[in-house]
Amino acid sequence: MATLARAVNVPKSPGILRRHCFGILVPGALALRRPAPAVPVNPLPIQFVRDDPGIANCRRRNGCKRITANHGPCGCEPPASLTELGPNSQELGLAAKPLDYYYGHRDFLDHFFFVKSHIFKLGPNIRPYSTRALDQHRNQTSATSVSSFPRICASRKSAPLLPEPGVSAPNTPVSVPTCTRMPSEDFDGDENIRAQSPPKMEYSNTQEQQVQVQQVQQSYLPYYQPPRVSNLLQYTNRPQRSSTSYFARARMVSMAPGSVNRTSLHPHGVQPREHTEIEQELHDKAHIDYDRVAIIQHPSVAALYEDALVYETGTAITSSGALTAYSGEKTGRSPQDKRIVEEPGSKDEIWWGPVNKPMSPEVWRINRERAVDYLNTRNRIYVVDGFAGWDVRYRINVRVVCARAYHALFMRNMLIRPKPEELVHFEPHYTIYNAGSFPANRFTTGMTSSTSVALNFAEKEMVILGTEYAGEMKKGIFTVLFYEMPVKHNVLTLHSSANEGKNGDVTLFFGLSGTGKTTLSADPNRALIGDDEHCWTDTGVFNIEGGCYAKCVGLSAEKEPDIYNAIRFGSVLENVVFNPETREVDYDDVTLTENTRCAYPIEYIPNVKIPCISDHHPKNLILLTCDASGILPPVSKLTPETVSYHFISGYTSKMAGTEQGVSEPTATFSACFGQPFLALHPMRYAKMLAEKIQQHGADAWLINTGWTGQSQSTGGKRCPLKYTRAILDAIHSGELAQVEYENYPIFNLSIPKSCPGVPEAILNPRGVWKSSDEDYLESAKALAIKFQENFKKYQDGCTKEVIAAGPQI
Ligand SMILES: Nc1ncnc2c1ncn2[C@@H]1O[C@H](COP(=O)(O)OP(=O)(O)O)[C@@H](O)[C@H]1O
Ligand SMILES: C=C(OP(=O)(O)O)C(=O)O
Repeated sequence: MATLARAVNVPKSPGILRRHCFGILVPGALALRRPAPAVPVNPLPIQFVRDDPGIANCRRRNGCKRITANHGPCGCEPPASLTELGPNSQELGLAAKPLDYYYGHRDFLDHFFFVKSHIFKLGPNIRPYSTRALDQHRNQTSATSVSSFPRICASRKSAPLLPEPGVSAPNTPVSVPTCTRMPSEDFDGDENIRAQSPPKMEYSNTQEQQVQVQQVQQSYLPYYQPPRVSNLLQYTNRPQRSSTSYFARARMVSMAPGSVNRTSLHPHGVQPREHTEIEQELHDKAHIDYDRVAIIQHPSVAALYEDALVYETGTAITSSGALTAYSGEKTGRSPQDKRIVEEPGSKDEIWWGPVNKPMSPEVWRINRERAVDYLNTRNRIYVVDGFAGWDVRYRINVRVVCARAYHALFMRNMLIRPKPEELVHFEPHYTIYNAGSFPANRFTTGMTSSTSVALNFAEKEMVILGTEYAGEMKKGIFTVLFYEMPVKHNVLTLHSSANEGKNGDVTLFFGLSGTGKTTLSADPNRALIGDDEHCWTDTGVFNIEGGCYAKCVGLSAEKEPDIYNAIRFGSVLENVVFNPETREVDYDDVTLTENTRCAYPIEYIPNVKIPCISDHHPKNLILLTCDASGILPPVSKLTPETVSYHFISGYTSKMAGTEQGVSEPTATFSACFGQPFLALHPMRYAKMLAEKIQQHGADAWLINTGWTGQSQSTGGKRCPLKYTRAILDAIHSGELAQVEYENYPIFNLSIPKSCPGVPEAILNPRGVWKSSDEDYLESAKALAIKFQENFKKYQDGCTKEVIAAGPQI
């Protein structure tokens, strides 16, 4: 009998059914069962009722209903005698080991009942009981009260009795006589519907037991009706409050597997099942109510499309087959609301300040609980497992638990997708609880808004409240790697894209959001390694992600064919505007946000390098800046010192939309071109980079993909993409290294006098400056001063050569 329940495929807990089923009151337990046909027997009075406060407490706390030797309402003893279970009940025997639960699938529990390790076959005199009534009772009585039960039960006196196994079913379907529970109550909404099929009996126990079980199974058969599509249609079309016979209902609910439209059906279908490892883990670690909430694990793309379309406002399929989703009010990251939990393990490492604001463990607990509470109110939540990091030596197992199909598909695209066998027994190192549709409590101490993006390095968890912008998850994991890689592995994490030439030469493109990492790394002549997040190890470079997250503003097939063509089935568009009839996306429409995006699996880019890893050290480092002042040259060649200077400075413009509240390009110094994601002090990364450059001798370039001719606000133009591409081609072909260079005054930069495919005039910003020389000089000096002011906070940690590599006025 070792795993009796397992053998018959009984779920560990019946809570899945609890709002929708009838229960049976038995000593110390609530067993669930379905309504069964009435049989012509005289109902006997309820004989044994004992409310077990343990059940109520346990359920109220966290939905836990398991009974183990030391868990839950384990005080309940097996009934003193079989008469307590009613005439004709029989004890079948003992389970070989104590069953850790005694709830089960309702069909099974029509006939069996477990208390600890004792297994009983039920007699006829156990009155089916509404779990709702039981809840009601619990609310009315705190202590054990036998007397009130009959009263409540009387209100349910119409509930049919369980037929004694072996009693043949009536020939004609019998309606539940005066039952007031309508389908909408029993099977409300879209969940918690289970088949009414007989239990599968696969005992491997004694012959006697097998015979008994077969008898039970036989007695069941007359009640079972195979599914018919017409019944489902009938059901879905009929008014919610019409009365329905038991048999009709039985057929209706058994329809789930035949339908792909799960609008009103439980997504798990109809087969009774055990709790999966994932469900168990979520239950144990986070009190996710695995019986009430359908936990959809590793959903397919198609399933996520269906759910997003059915349940999420603003989702649609675009003409190219992508799913487009709306992220609500927040259409960019919320850096002001990012917090790191202050805990002893990481406290001394973290770069505390405006980027990493501390959160107390107490506030963390409150927010986490709030997120879990929210997830527990959902009908369904999604679990997506994936890896961060293509190098198996360093990869991190990430689990995403979220309420929106859009978020699940986003992270399915952005994480490295495990092979099916890697998903079996997947053990997450980090877990994201995304309850972004639900706000944080603004009045919790330390909270300044209703948005919270919090990371806890001790618990290895991330909790998101009050923002549905999917980019928070990807950048949250990035921060994890900015912490874990240098601290634990001496590996350098970089906000950069990467690609590889045919002869294995690797280029890294560093840059803050909107500077061109994604656009420029998608190059038809080079294999893409990754578009945004990388690590530089002792053997080469690896991508952290399994997907790309491209900006879509102004996207066209002509300018960016690879990205344009990657927007197809499986890709997730965010906040784009589309024609409701043709479903064509208008990439120029920024009504919802400038930060329109698309997340797609990396293999959607034609010449991608899978696995996204190179065992070559980078040959070229490109520091991308998007200078809105029009002062920095389109390309400059950097010395190791100027690389350090500009890497630490991270001068660029924040582009509109990527961060909440930024509505036009805004000059900023973002250390390491990724300040919002850094966990440690920027100098730690800068030192590691300097060492690597010294060790591997990479060439380095500063490329301005921003404005030229004038500032953005005074009529300058963004450097045409074709020129930036031509500069990159010349770098990769080696031609740019061969041309003549001149000094670019004030900024101390070495700029080429010519570049194949680029008009010479634009190479020196002074030459194309549209207004006066004085105006140019004033603008250049103003920018240089900003550099110097910003660098003051880092100069203590730098050599004098690095300091001297910056602008000099
Ligand atoms: N010269 C240029 N170089 C790179 N990108 C440019 C250039 N001019 C305009 N762009 C636009 O700027 C945006 C850069 O975004 P993206 O490549 O996603 O940046 P990142 O990956 O760094 O966040 C794209 O929308 C691209 O079309
Ligand atoms: C997603 C982001 O980064 P990027 O624009 O570099 O893709 C972001 O900064 O939110």
